[in-house]
Amino acid sequence: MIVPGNLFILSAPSGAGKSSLIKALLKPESLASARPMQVSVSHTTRDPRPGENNGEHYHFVSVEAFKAQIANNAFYEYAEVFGNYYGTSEAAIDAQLAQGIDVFLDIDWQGAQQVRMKKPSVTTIFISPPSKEELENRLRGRGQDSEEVIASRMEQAQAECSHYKEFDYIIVNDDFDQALLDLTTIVNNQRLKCRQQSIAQQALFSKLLENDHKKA
Ligand SMILES: Nc1ncnc2c1ncn2[C@@H]1O[C@H](COP(=O)(O)OP(=O)(O)OP(=O)(O)O)[C@@H](O)[C@H]1O
Ligand SMILES: Nc1nc2c(ncn2[C@@H]2O[C@H](COP(=O)(O)O)[C@@H](O)[C@H]2O)c(=O)[nH]1
Repeated sequence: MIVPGNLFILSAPSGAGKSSLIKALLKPESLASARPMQVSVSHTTRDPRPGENNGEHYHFVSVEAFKAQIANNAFYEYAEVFGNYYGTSEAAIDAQLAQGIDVFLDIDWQGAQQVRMKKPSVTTIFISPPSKEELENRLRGRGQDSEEVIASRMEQAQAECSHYKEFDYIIVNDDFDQALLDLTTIVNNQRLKCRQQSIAQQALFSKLLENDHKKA
């Protein structure tokens, strides 16, 4: 019997480091268990950035196509972020979880609120920058955005941070290795829960109980 995968949400102000942390987490040496893990590929109406590929980083779609999917109830959640639509496909997530794959959603606080309502067992993690100044340094250091976009991301960061109390866990991404260790600990903690293991270890436990019964 397949143990359904765990669903995780990572939210953070843009530039706090969530993509870097997820990338590092997905390296095989990061996690003790061999359980498969994937990052959900969202749909977005924003234009691809240099180096981004359709279907890999996002499914890049028109506003019309996005709205048609909203009308078809195709999204687990969706939101408008920085003037563009972003959404998570319900069918894709359900298929991954049913195959026993742990799924990570890199979504904003609005999406996190919607998923929590639909799936209370979701594990939600907020990644915080160590300071406003450091967040701005990281956005500049990435060399990806104009000054205008950086100012808008800094403004949006305040809205994102005001929701930190809604999350199960907070990781302050100051030292990267420590933040990765914290993230790995949260994922492993979820995987080791009794509810998860009782299905996976059914054969072991039925044998243990059988022996006890014979001795009694
Ligand atoms: N702990 C850290 N110390 C210093 N720099 C970091 C740290 N974590 C990430 N960075 C750097 O900060 C920048 C922003 O990181 P990243 O792109 O992962 O952020 P993000 O939260 O995924 O942003 P977005 O939501 O816009 O995609 C990158 O240049 C990354 O290398
Ligand atoms: N609610 C959702 N938010 C999403 C989704 N995919 C990404 N995002 C968030 O958007 C911003 C901007 O991302 P960028 O890649 O354009 O810089 C960031 O905070 C993401 O977490 C989604 O499917 N739903």
